[in-house]
Amino acid sequence: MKKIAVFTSGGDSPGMNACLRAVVRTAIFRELEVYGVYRGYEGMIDGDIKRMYTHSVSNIVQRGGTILKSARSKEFMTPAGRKKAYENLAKHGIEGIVAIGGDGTFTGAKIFFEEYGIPTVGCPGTIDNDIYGTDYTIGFDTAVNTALAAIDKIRDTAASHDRIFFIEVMGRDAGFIGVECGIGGGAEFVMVPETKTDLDSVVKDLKNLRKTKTSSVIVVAEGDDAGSADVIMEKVKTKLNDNTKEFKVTTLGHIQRGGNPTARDRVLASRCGMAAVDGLLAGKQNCMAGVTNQEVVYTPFQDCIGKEKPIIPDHLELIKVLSI
Ligand SMILES: Nc1ncnc2c1ncn2[C@@H]1O[C@H](COP(=O)(O)OP(=O)(O)O)[C@@H](O)[C@H]1O
Ligand SMILES: O=P(O)(O)OC[C@H]1O[C@](O)(COP(=O)(O)O)[C@@H](O)[C@@H]1O
Repeated sequence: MKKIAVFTSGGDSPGMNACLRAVVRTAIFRELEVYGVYRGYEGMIDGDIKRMYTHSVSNIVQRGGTILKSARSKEFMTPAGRKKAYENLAKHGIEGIVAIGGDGTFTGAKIFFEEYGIPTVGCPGTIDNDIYGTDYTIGFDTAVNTALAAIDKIRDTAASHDRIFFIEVMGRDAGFIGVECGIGGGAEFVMVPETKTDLDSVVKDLKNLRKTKTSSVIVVAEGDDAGSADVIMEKVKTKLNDNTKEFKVTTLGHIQRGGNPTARDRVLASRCGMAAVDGLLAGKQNCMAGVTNQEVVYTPFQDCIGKEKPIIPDHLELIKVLSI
């Protein structure tokens, strides 16, 4: 193998740049030519592909976002789009691919590999942590810490004004951010997509808590089955029927996706990036390089996207016990 390509795709996540740096530098160290594909699968289809050098990734290890940019590509979901992508890669003589992204990116990579056979290894780049085959995904730790910093600030107002705050964190289909923010932020309740939210029982517990507490923080993952934080707040307010209480909603949104990656995310990103290139050289394909129990492991894309990664049940119990 002499030439490989790398791209970032799906939602950006803090640490993608550190991962990209590791891919480029490892490839050059191993005497490969490395090409960057801009805007994920969109750039692959448009032929937006440029050679990368050591200096191309200078001074990015600490930066959020992705210098290669990212996109969600509808065209890549069509056979015609993927054919164009293949032709552009073939033009550059690309023999291996590193795909940095989430489960959607790996779904696309798996289909592309099955159609065109270019060996591909993924790196788990998403704040949601919803990928089987790695304990954590690149960006998760930063997102949680960013959300926690915001929750800490909101707590000041919640406590000073005796308010009940509903704080919405990211996680379209996954509650990992919600759960870790709930534990770290001392939330009274956490609502996540993985578990059925029973608002009657929340209201009952909230009434009991009112005997000992004057304010509350409730963390809602955006994909919760009971609705958005706004919707849940209105329902709880009506059910609780306590005019002495003020209810507020804060949606943290994209601040969770930006910013300088934490040390944990930089190290994870660097390890996965190097492992992806070394994996390609060792003949790995159609799989992701992740870190489980401190070790680099390669997991077939099929399992990364197909197998469930459950939230740790102890964590939910922890929130319940510590909220009294
Ligand atoms: N079933 C699919 N077939 C082909 N490409 C796909 C498929 N699912 C996702 N992709 C590609 O992967 C991109 C990134 O996926 P997305 O779900 O948006 O983000 P993430 O990788 O962060 O989960 C999509 O925009 C699309 O181009
Ligand atoms: O920025 P967008 O495109 O609105 O996407 C928002 C989604 O992206 C995420 O931040 C990350 O999801 P992906 O990694 O699957 O892209 C979700 O938590 C959130 O729902």
